[in-house]
Amino acid sequence: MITVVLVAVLAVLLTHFLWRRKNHFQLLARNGIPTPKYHWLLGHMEQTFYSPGKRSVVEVKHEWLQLYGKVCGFYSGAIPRVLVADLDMLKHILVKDINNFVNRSFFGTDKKMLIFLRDQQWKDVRRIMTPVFSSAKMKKMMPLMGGCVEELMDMYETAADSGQPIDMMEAFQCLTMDVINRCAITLDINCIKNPKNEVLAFMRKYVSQPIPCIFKFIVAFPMLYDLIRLLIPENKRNNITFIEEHLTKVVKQRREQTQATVVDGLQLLVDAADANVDASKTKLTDEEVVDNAFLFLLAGFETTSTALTYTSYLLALNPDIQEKIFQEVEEVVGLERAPSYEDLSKLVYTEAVALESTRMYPPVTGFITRQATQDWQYGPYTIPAGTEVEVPVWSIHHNPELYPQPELFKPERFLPKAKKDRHTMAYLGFGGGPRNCLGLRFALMEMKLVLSSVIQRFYIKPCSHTKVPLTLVTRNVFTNPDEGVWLTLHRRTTDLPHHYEPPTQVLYNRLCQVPLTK
Ligand code: HEM
Repeated sequence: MITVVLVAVLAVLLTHFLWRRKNHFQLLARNGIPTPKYHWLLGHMEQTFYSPGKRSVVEVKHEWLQLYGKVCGFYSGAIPRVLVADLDMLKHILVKDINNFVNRSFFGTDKKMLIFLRDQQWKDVRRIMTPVFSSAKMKKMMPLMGGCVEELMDMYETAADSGQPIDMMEAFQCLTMDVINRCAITLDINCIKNPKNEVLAFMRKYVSQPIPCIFKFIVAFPMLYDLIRLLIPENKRNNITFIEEHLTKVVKQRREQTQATVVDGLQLLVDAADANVDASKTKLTDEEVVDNAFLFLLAGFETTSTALTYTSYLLALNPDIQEKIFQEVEEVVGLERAPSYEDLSKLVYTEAVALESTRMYPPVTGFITRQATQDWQYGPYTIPAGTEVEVPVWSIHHNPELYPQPELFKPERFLPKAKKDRHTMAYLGFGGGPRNCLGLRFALMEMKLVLSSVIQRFYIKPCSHTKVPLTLVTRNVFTNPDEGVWLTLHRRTTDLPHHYEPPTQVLYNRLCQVPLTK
């Protein structure tokens, strides 16, 4: 008898769950937002999470936008999401109506990093962290950054002299890890000289892992999130014990320094934790200090190294553009010294190269998201409260209406006049609005310094190991070249005559096939 009752209760519960889910999967359609066909239990989870050998998630979303128009919904498990490629609508979401869209999407984590924080907590911590990248602080960081770039140049000289190809991704990862450690937490871990450094090894592994299965389970069944949090601690879910222990030691050492000699990002966080503030002001906890020190490393490492890797690849295939950078560097900096902080703002063409490269290959593709706090209406669409908006950055950057021949590398698109004539939401490599990338100016400074220093001294060339076109992979929120990018460097002074070599027709045709990601 008990068994019969139990089975009956289960059957009723299951029927109720399925009925509710069916109803839930009509939410977006009811609000005027078209959705592709979905799985009755998992929504569009299969198509929108990375699995080896499956179609790229970026490609899937790009195709949906072509089929359904500039606003298209899907269900990330049970969570409704809307891709918005309409630039005016995006301007409202990211800028004008930010109060309704202040939070990013659900990440299934309790970590207190700025990127995950919500509402007032986000505002408070963003205010604390913003001065890290003020002009005065960045000027002070310049010698530290310059030192790392010089070490990279030494390594490149050795490689150029040996004629060996270099995996640009690996080399830039060492550089950006050194730069962010020296600039944000004043620690010299010297990855360029020791690429086996364990912090670097951890970060490489961390950023290249696909989104964990447990997260997929949580988005499929969000009602079980609290239970999962209880059963599996955060560190087990995300595997970050090593870096937390490392950074906890760094914070402890910083506090033990009797005289504060540095005013870096870490010090701003520690001060915000140690200050005697009244209740109206934010006081960070030690956990928040460590989490956000980790965020500096995470955000400063993968994004910039990937952007520099793509740029080197594009430059190797476009020697005429290398020559234009060279001319600019020769004019602004000369050939006898390294670029200074003041020089960088005058490297207008070099900056256009960095922006055009991040237009063609945005390193961060799945991260510009905002969750609606309340129902929000725009034209025929209503974004229901709780729904996540995702900015399809790849599709916007490859829209021929915004960028004619989007598959071609044309830095002129980002010279000041051309930029001014375009919609402000047409370029979103660093996101948009008040919640955009905090490190934007730092990243561009680093990219310009590296590009000008490399081109001042070397020619970048493709070699037999260079894969053209690149295969890209999107395992999580980052999109990377799948198997690194191998190129050769040649000293300008000795190896090659100083002249422009146009790409061969074969190379040019292959370059035009900019692939969508794997
Ligand atoms: C080429 C390099 C970089 C790219 C392409 C990039 C891209 C992005 C993007 C797309 C976002 C999301 C913005 C949005 O939602 O509107 C973001 C957020 C963020 N980035 Fe970057 N980023 C880069 C470098 C950096 C660096 C060097 C740092 C700092 C060390 C940094 C720190 C952050 C932080 C803290 C956020 C979160 C901001 C918030 O939630 O308030 N990024 N970045």
